[in-house]
Amino acid sequence: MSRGANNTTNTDPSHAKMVESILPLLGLRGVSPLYGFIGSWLGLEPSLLLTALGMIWAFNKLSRQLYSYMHAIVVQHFMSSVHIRNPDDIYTHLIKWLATQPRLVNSRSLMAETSSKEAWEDEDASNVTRDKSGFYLNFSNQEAKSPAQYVPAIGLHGFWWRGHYFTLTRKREIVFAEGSSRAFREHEDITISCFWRSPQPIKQFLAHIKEVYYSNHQARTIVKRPSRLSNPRYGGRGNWLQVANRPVRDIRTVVLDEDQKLKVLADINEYLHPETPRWYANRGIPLRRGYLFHGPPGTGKTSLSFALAGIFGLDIHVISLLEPSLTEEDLSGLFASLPRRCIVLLEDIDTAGLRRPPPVKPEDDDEGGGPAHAPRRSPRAHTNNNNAAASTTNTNTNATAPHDWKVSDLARALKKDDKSEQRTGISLSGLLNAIDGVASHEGRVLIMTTNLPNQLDDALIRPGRIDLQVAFTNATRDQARELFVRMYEGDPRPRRRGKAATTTSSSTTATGPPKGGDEKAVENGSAGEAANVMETDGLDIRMAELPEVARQFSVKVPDGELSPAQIQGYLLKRKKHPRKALEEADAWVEGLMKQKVLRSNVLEVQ
Ligand SMILES: Nc1ncnc2c1ncn2[C@@H]1O[C@H](COP(=O)(O)OP(=O)(O)OP(=O)(O)O)[C@@H](O)[C@H]1O
Repeated sequence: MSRGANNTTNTDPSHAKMVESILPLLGLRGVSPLYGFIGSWLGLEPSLLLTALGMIWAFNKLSRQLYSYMHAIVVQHFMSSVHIRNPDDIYTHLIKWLATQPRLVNSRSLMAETSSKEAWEDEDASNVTRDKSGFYLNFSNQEAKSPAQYVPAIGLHGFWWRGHYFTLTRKREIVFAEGSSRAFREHEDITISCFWRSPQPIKQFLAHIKEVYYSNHQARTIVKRPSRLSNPRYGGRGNWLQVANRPVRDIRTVVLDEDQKLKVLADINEYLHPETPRWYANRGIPLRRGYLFHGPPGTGKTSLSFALAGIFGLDIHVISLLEPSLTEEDLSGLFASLPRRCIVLLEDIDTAGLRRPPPVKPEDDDEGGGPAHAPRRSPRAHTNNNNAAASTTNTNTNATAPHDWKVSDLARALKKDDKSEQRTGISLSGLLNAIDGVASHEGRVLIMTTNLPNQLDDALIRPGRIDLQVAFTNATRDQARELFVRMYEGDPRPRRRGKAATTTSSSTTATGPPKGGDEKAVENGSAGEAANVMETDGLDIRMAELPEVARQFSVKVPDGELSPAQIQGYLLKRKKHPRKALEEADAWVEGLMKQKVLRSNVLEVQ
């Protein structure tokens, strides 16, 4: 007998018949033969199978609901969370920390990132190869050699830290950026949670990663610029983005009149003192301090700003008012989101076009006049205006020409265009509002630099906005001597010496690759020479001679004619050769003076 026939005997025929008679009533007449077939083939009542499947489905549904209910209770009563938004600093700290903890975040879903080194990061000289001649350094395949770094990908991850289990959820969302850019942008958000009724373990964890980050960044100056991402909280751009992290500039390397330097240092030191806010508050004075560094190009204005940031351990926030997409709203948002103590650097403020515009002539004013501080003109707008003006003049002089009305119409149209452009960008009043309006940030140090102090609007530099002016001048003879000594004196830091580069050459000459003199002596194995190297530090003079050579050099430099940047540039080209620098100084100075007279940009002697 067939298997099917055998199985049919195992089913309850009365029950099967009952189901088969119900199916036509339910309109499932065609199903009853199938029902009978399945029953006989499986050897059991199909309704039992259906019941079992239904129970599994119901159990699954129930357990899922129970799980989400329990999860909600656990999250609500036993878990804490902290959200971190990009581009907040903590986000950067966390991602950097996670990248260094491959074992901790034991996830199978990772995001690989290229880990490029920053310009100022220490490198092991032994990892740098040279070309076949052994003369030139070669950095080919540099990126290929650096290992990728891995961070948790978008999604849910878990990790243990100091006895606590944390979950990390990384999310990405697309948001519409309000403000000047008005575009869709990506935002990332990380949520860290832990099984604890208070967020204390998360706070400790975040404090730890912050500490780790800054322990690696001591003696560094962090430079920030406005981020292109908008911050919805401020309805526009209010975020700062770290763009550089460079070694602190030693204030001694900025050659400046010592009294001026000390005056600025003492002033900022007093201003940053923790008791100063109360003193200011008691007298109703806004807690702000502004400095104007003015002088010719290359005289150390930016250098001093960085040195001050290094001394006081402050971050530098650099704003360029010429950035076309920066609006007044953005500027207010940026000032509002500054940290408690920091330096805000507004460079070359004279070029930002913030002067008050001349009063508008009634005939020019199609829209019935403007505000006292009309918005600034962008350089393009200015050109347009000049063109427009030129066109208008043309129109007047050729009043009889048959198609003049078209030219003047065009000029007027351009002018209108120009006026609509004026409404973008930063106006003087917008800047003044941002730096010391009622809602403006207090506690920051504001430094403005300019080459042309006399072209600045009085309102911008009035006391209260600018509290101290520091004049920078071309180098005096004494300063030239100091620059010379600083260039050639020994390196104060212990020299990090890697093993010799992978390819070496015996054909190294005096003009060859930059090798420290002590390295040469070690190669030659001569103790006498090593001692000599100590005396010369690889220079073409002995260290003891340096002050006298510097003095002789300074005599050749005309007082107050050359900028420190020019002197530095000349000496840099003779990095190991102070004697040569002294010998060639006359020709160099003569060339520069000639260049000045001819108003040429071409250097004869460099
Ligand atoms: N007083 C100085 N002491 C030491 N180095 C200086 C000094 N002035 C200029 N330099 C050097 O010249 C270069 C340019 O200097 P810096 O950018 O500070 O000049 P600046 O006055 O800000 O110029 P600009 O007005 O063109 O912005 C830097 O490399 C700096 O090291």
